Amino acid sequence: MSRERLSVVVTRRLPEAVETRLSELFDVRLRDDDTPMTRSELVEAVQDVDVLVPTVTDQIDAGLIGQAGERLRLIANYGAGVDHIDVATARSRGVLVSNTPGVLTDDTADMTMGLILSVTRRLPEGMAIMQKGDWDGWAPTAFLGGRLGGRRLGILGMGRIGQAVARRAAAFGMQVHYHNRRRLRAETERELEATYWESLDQMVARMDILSVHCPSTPSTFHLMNARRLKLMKPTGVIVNTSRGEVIDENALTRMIRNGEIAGAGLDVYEHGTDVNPRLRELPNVVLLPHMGSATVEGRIEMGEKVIINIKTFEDGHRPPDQVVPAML
Ligand SMILES: NC(=O)C1=CN([C@@H]2O[C@H](COP(=O)(O)OP(=O)(O)OC[C@H]3O[C@@H](n4cnc5c(N)ncnc54)[C@H](O)[C@@H]3O)[C@@H](O)[C@H]2O)C=CC1
Ligand SMILES: O=C(O)C(=O)CO
Repeated sequence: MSRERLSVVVTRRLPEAVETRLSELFDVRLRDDDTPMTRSELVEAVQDVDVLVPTVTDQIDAGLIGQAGERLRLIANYGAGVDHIDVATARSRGVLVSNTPGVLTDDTADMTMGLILSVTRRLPEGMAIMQKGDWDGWAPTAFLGGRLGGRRLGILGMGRIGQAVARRAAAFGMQVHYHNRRRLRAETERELEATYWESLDQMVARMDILSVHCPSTPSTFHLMNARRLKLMKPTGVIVNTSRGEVIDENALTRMIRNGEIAGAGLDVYEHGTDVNPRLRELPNVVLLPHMGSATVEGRIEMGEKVIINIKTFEDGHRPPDQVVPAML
């Protein structure tokens, strides 16, 4: 006798191959248009469903989880970061949470290197001149940037993406330093040729480039606050492909305007799409629309992870990528 299929609701359009596979395996409700669900649509969505598949643009907070129907048992996030989900409340209600780590590590690390190069070698300025048709030929002193080789890169949050950035940076001849909640094993540290700093303040003060890779949690909120940003060298550059909330965006904007920090490369913002307009005016700041994991391959593999998490749960086991409050 065939068992009843799990009912699954997906909040955003996903790659076609992922939607097709989800439809084959589950009783799935897909989204018609590619806008985030409104709050009332989200509340409606969690009423009579076993599994919710949200993503970073949805607020799955205590209020929403509290309004969910009894049937909801799994929140299978499409994405690695889970700062938009109240994991503790979900757990207290017996709702499991899973995410999709690992498959977007290399893509996000590649984009981090792209941002580092864009800021230090002034790629957007060069592109703008070419687009305007204003280029009047090579000049010995035009568009000079800084060489990456030999520079000190400080990685804040040496997890999957931080370590992938460390490997790339080493290939560019950079000296890798890091601060992490926990020190890496000696073997991994040796393999990465990375120097550990117990004191974030001390590391920040000595780096040429600081790259942020810790998740957004209560303990990382404004970890790079005005006081710490002030510790950076005036020639220092900060890059963030993690979450905007880790940096005080207003303080960063002010300090770049004042010449206290040399530049920034940002993929994520403290207030989502509401980017500080002053940040947009700065020539030494490169801004991307949260596209760190945006490869065709990565987005399909994220979907495959979601499916494996749901399927494993359906088979009576814990999802392989289960997130519990103690991990955050
Ligand atoms: N821009 C984009 O498109 C993407 C952004 N992300 C973001 O990147 C974050 C990191 O992803 P992964 O490397 O896969 O996560 P991970 O869990 O492997 O690594 C995070 C690291 O940060 C460290 N950490 C946590 N709190 C800390 C603190 N207070 N101080 C110092 N270190 C701390 C952890 O110990 C861990 O080593 C995600 O949480 C997500 O927010 C992830 C994928 C794509
Ligand atoms: O997975 C995440 O956390 C993202 O930010 C989008 O890929």
